[in-house]
Amino acid sequence: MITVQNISYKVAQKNILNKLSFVLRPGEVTVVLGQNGAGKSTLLKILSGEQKPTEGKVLLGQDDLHRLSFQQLAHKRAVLSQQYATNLPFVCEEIVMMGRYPHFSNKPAAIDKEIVHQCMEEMQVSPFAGRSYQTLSGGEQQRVQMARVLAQLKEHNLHSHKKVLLLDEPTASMDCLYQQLCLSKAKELARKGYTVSVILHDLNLAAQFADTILLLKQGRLVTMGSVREVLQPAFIAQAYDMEVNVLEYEEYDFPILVPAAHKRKTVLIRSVNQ
Ligand SMILES: Nc1ncnc2c1ncn2[C@@H]1O[C@H](COP(=O)(O)OP(=O)(O)OP(=O)(O)O)[C@@H](O)[C@H]1O
Repeated sequence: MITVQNISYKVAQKNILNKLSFVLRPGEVTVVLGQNGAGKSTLLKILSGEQKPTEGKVLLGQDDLHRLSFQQLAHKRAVLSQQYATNLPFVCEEIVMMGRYPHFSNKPAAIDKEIVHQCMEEMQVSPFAGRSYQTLSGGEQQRVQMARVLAQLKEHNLHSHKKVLLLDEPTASMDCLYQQLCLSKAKELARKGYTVSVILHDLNLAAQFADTILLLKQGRLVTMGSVREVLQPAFIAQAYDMEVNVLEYEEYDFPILVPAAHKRKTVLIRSVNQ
């Protein structure tokens, strides 16, 4: 569990995050939404320990997250950042093995190799094992990075409820099939007890995969709650300055959001014809 206590983050007098308090629960996928520049990546960097809040505190379990060593953090949380280097001079298998670095000192053991193999299979990147990472497409690179974070989290002596997975726009370059694969994997880990937080831009993927949604605007919390509590036209208008319609179909247990501007003017046409 991650407990965020009244955190703010300021750069050059600018408040990028403003007095945020919330809890990320094990067993749940918490999706962070908000327009460009809302502060989502900054928040994730603070939750990962990469950046320190200028005010407030983040607890990982009972521990102050920003007092944990890099090694301690590496065993408890894995992060897929928005900007990862695309020019790394490694083959894909080596990139995924990087996820195992916290688990061995000199040479990877047989179990590390087995885990790398398994995670590459899970993200369907095994055919790229010996390929130079630089030669992959954006979506393929993202899948390799996802395999790396999955490999990092595999550990037998730490309970899953103590582990955290943080993903910053993991599906941005993926096609629709791999978006589903990637977020299903995140959901599966949540169901095993992991605390999972994912930044997304696609409201419909959020509707499909989130247990909880945290909606930000200009570094402030607009609202946080279940999918149907948050994905309401009024909150979306407040956060994105955009009108949406929320559709419900009996066959689906999540809502579908469409831009209101593209609604056919059925009512108007009828009234014109009458
Ligand atoms: N070091 C910095 N100096 C100045 N401004 C910064 C710095 N870091 C972040 N910002 C600003 O803080 C705001 C939040 O940035 P952040 O990357 O967290 O946004 P985001 O919600 O992830 O956006 P996006 O959806 O575009 O990825 C942006 O306006 C950004 O320009």
